[in-house]
Amino acid sequence: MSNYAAAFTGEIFQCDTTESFSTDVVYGLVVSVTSTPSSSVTVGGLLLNPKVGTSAGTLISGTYSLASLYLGRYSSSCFMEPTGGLIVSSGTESSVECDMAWMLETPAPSIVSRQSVCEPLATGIVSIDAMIPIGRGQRELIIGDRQTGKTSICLDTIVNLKYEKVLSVYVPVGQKAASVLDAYQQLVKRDVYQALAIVMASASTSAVMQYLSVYAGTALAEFFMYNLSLPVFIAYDDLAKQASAYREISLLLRRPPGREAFPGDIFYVHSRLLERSAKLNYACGSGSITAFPIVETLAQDVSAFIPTNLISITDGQLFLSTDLFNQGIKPAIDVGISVTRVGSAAQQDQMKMVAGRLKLTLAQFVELEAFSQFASDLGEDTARALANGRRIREVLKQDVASPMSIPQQCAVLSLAGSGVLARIPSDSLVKVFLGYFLSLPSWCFLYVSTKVLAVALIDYVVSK
Ligand SMILES: Nc1ncnc2c1ncn2[C@@H]1O[C@H](COP(=O)(O)OP(=O)(O)OP(=O)(O)O)[C@@H](O)[C@H]1O
Repeated sequence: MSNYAAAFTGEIFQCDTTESFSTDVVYGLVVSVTSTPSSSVTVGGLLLNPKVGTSAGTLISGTYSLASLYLGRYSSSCFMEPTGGLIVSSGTESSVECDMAWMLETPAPSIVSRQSVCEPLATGIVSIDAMIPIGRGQRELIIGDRQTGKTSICLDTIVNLKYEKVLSVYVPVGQKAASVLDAYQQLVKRDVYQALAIVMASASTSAVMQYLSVYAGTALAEFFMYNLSLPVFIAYDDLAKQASAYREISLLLRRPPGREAFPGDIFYVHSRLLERSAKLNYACGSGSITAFPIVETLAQDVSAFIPTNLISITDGQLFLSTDLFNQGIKPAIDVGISVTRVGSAAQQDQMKMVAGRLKLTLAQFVELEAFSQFASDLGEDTARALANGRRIREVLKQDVASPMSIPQQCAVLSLAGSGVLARIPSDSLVKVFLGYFLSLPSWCFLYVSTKVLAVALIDYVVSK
């Protein structure tokens, strides 16, 4: 665009349509303003609703307003487009009352308005809550190849957060609309829709929508964090697709390509997004945004450009391994290379007591198991350590849609640590025992100790 000298980055402009019958207005977003030595200004813009036609020579006018979403309390349970249009709303039309316009791009909270991560965010997944705990306000990357259970971890966390009174925002980027709808229906069936907002830019939408959707999702999360002081959880599924959409836009804007043809500012695109997740201090309302950005790798290559960028921006990563997934160890979290840099400060004391040595025990077991493949006869101690490790691994296996509360997790892990599970003769019976154990009503534990109950249940399972 030329002769549009007053433009500023992030401004919304509008242009005339070429279709005489159309009453729609075409809106766009200014993304670059460059001036040449001859003092002419060239403006780069992205059309937000390109289905309505425009052509060369179209008259453009600035609106002097920044890209914003109109949000209200209704937004806590809506299924919307990045531009704010509702796809599905759980309320009636009269309940859609907008409180304020919230800018898509806002500065991240300053250091003064933050506090360090101090409250735990329970995912309901034992291996995460015990060994890689997450705190409210943390950014934890979920990284792994395709079909390794990345989305399932986010959806299970969203289900568990319903019990923790945390609002969830799910931002699927560049996925099939049918799979997003499927995930939405699963969540609705599990009664989560009242505290869940979805901002969807499916694979059939333009690269512009896919690029902007993550900012729209964050704006929605910020609206609740700042205005209602709520803890919010946001999952970006996935940022590699958003980066590809941004690459497409940048190449069309003739920006110089860098490594893997991504533009030079791709790190800034992700860092300014993830810096908006924070734990606010008491004076600012104590709200928080916890982010789970997902990134897909190719052949477990974590040294690719986008994964390395995201690893360095986030406060830890959950690495999902294809090998573990294929061996039936689900969730396939590779505990050896998964880390949390801040969450352990927020882990519950009772969990610290039962899971303190779990990561080390599991790492020693994996090493021992690898070496024992070559040994013909094993010593008694080694055989016992191997059997114990196998049982712990069984305990850590968890199906989708079966979140466990923190007291349940502590009870199960204390049993695994105390050696009670050694009474179970085969590994396959561990799951059967756990099924019975977790279905016991909580009042049972008031009268009988956990260990006595477990021993009685094991005898029952073995006798069956
Ligand atoms: N803990 C689990 N137990 C059993 N099945 C699981 C578990 N986690 C994931 N799955 C199954 O694995 C399959 C892939 O899961 P999911 O879609 O979450 O993976 P993904 O990595 O997000 O995939 P994509 O690369 O397509 O985004 C699904 O069929 C899901 O039901």
